Amino acid sequence: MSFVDVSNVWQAYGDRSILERVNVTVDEGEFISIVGASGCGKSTFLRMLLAEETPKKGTIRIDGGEPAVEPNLERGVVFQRYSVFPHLTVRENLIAGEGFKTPWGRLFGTARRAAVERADEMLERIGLNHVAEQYPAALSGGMQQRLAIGQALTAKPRVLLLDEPFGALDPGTRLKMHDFLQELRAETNMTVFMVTHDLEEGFKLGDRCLVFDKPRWDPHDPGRYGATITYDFDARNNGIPFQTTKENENVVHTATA
Ligand SMILES: Nc1ncnc2c1ncn2[C@@H]1O[C@H](COP(=O)(O)OP(=O)(O)OP(=O)(O)O)[C@@H](O)[C@H]1O
Repeated sequence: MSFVDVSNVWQAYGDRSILERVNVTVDEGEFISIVGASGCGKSTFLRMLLAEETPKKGTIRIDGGEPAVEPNLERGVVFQRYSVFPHLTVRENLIAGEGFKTPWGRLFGTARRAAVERADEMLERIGLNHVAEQYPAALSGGMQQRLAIGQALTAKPRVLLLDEPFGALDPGTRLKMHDFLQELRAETNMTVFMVTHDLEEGFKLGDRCLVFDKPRWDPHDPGRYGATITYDFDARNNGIPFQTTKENENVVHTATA
């Protein structure tokens, strides 16, 4: 059985269809890149994987379990804009990530000491130990984003969701972040879903690259149909062989179909 199983998922806001007939299965440890036109529902798909939203139809199962109904720490998330706490130091940001596991949101005594130790290991890992006592505002964009990834990883999530994580970074820092993410992957068996607008990045980092698009389009009512996965590229071998399963299933070539 697949680790992530998305079965016939539909999502709509009011009478606007956003996603329709989304089907995909993912093995544990796979890195899935997601690309598609702006507004086609990529972040909505991530929010459903995070269980922040429930699909209108269909099911999403992770590790064969019940349909995800609540966000939990098995799923870490990093957004394009740094999602760290500005009023906490770099080290406290990592410790706070662990505090969410407790009902009161804080750690005390032995638990806190252990969390500090783990935070320091993570700081070493993400190369931020020299700025542990500083506040995020004092860090560069790349450093803040490494902190955000470190924070998402402290809870050791089995699924990491990245929503354009490197979109706000300059090209050099972006390349360093690619190396960093690839190192992290080599060390863990995390399953990663990453939304990106950069196809090259999607193919470079992903094992597969999913394309979201609207195969059906009504020019008189743009909200009538939702997007779905129109291509599922195997990206492991530099994208060759190219497209696989979805082409015949979902690509509809006429405007009225
Ligand atoms: N909570 C909501 N209520 C109503 N409409 C929403 C909501 N969330 C998203 N939308 C709309 O759904 C559509 C899909 O949004 P989404 O953010 O998932 O697209 P996206 O593919 O991630 O876009 P981008 O690439 O620009 O980030 C957009 O038109 C957006 O305005």
